[in-house]
Amino acid sequence: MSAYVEFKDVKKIYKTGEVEIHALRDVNFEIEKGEFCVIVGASGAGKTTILNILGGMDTLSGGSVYLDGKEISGLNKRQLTAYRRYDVGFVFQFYNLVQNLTALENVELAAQICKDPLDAATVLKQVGLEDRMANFPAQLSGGEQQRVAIARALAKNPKLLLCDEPTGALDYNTGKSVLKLLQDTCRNTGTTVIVITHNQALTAMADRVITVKSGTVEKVVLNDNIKNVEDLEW
Ligand SMILES: Nc1ncnc2c1ncn2[C@@H]1O[C@H](COP(=O)(O)OP(=O)(O)OP(=O)(O)O)[C@@H](O)[C@H]1O
Repeated sequence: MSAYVEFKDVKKIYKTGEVEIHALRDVNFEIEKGEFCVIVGASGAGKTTILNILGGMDTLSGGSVYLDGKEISGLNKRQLTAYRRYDVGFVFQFYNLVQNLTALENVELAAQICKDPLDAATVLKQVGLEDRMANFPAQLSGGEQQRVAIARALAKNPKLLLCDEPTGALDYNTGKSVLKLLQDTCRNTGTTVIVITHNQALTAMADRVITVKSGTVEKVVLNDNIKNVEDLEW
């Protein structure tokens, strides 16, 4: 049986005028369903390019990408829109909430465009925001806003939760509590969670660590000594 997520010989070339930038050269990796996976690497290594391809936001120059048996790299524009809508939840460094909607309305808005959404209030409760549902983003702390963004992504009931530096804008302790939420979500709901980061310390909490360097996968490590988020230090 093939893996839940699979990158096979994936290449990405950006052309700017005469110049070609090989952002990804033959990237190969697999991720199993329900795993907490960290993709780590230095700036410019190709992490965001991988995430954008996996999220259906960018196309590839060669190779193939599969999710749950479906070839993402074979989808046309309209199919990619549906894929982004139904199959993938996104969490970014900056929370991208709609400022004039409450926490609850932000989550409901995302749920409206999905086939089989979860109840917005229930998901907000799950992320610990039952008392803050009626607040606007400006009335919430950074950590709380990121929780709303996570709830918004989870309400879609996605196959994959893709997180790009989800703690990048948060202080140390708040960042840890958001990471704990992501780890708990993975464990409790079976959602496959992929976190992109330059922070090497986060690798200790992952089931699978994919290290990217200069547009290729340097190594893939399955972690048999997973640490609690509380015990991570950086
Ligand atoms: N739209 C683009 N056009 C041209 N070059 C690009 C584009 N996007 C990325 N690149 C280049 O591709 C390479 C990989 O970039 P990518 O953003 O994937 O790295 P990264 O590991 O996510 O880095 P960071 O941690 O700094 O975000 C870099 O050399 C980058 O300059």
